[in-house]
Amino acid sequence: MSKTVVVALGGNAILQSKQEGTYENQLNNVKTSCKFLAKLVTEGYKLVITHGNGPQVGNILRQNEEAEEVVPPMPMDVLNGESQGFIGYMMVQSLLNELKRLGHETSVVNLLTRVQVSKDDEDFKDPSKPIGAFYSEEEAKALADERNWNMKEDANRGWRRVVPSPKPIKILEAQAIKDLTEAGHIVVCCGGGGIPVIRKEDGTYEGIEAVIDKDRSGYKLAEEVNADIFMILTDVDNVFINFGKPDQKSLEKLTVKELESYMNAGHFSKGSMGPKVESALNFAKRASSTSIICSLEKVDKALRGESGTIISENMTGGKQHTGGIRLHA
Ligand SMILES: Nc1ncnc2c1ncn2[C@@H]1O[C@H](COP(=O)(O)OP(=O)(O)O)[C@@H](O)[C@H]1O
Ligand SMILES: NC(=O)OP(=O)(O)O
Repeated sequence: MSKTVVVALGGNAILQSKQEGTYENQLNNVKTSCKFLAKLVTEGYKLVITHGNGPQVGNILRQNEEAEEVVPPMPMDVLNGESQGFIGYMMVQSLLNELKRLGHETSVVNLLTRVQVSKDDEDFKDPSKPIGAFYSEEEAKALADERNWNMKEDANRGWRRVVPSPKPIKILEAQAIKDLTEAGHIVVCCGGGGIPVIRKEDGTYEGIEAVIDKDRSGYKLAEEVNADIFMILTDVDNVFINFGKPDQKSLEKLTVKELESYMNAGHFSKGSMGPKVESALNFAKRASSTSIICSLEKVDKALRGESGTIISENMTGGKQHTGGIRLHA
């Protein structure tokens, strides 16, 4: 039986910090991403895709705020839904077009997904999710004063607005995702980590203003669909220790215990690599489960064990990628 891979694609793969964020920019980036993802389908993997929305939801929020005198602004849960629609549409169409070009006919669907969170999550008090554009420290301080934005430094790349990012508790559309995956559809879901909702005492749900981390929801998704491999695709080839310092070192193949010790030593920052490592570790702790953090461009090499940071309970360790792990479809 073919292996199921859950892929979590970074919001930065859809809009890079130096780009303007035009429709053309984002569509071209999605098309490029889909060229890489299509390879997994043609190699025989069952694919479930989730994606980030940090740059996009930040821009939509800004649009809403800038136009508030002429069009009533919508709350952030609705904006997350908007971003799932727009990115999901681009992904479905681009992936289908690429697969058609490769002579591979299949179905790709985008599922609007709600994810339950707790209104008491600690992140509502100390927000950690960077969204929107990057600013200099000076600009960030001015924006914090003028607009009352919460601004934080984002992994030595500049300053960004931050919003609460509660931990995902439950994917409410999980059964539909499983049914679609088992029926052979490629499913794009939990976009932007999912639309954050809280459960009320009477069992009904309502939206809450936040942006969930898509790597954390990606882990929940990988668990729900009983995936074999959970891949976090980002813009660096590997996870590093001492990141950004002269003695930075890339991590290649390692066990849960080894990566956990680096995490506990504080090597991975809260709004970027931290949630990726945490989610990859959670998944790799399961029996016969492998997590990979790698760059989008090297997704197929990583599945051959030749690139990326690969985490598994029964990894033998070692510095070099030798291709010795069995991740074939
Ligand atoms: N220890 C680390 N190893 C590798 N990258 C790191 C580390 N700490 C922070 N980063 C930063 O994390 C970024 C990826 O996180 P993020 O921007 O949230 O990704 P994405 O949008 O792709 O999900 C990298 O571009 C890198 O700058
Ligand atoms: N929602 C989310 O995690 O987005 P990014 O991957 O763009 O940060």
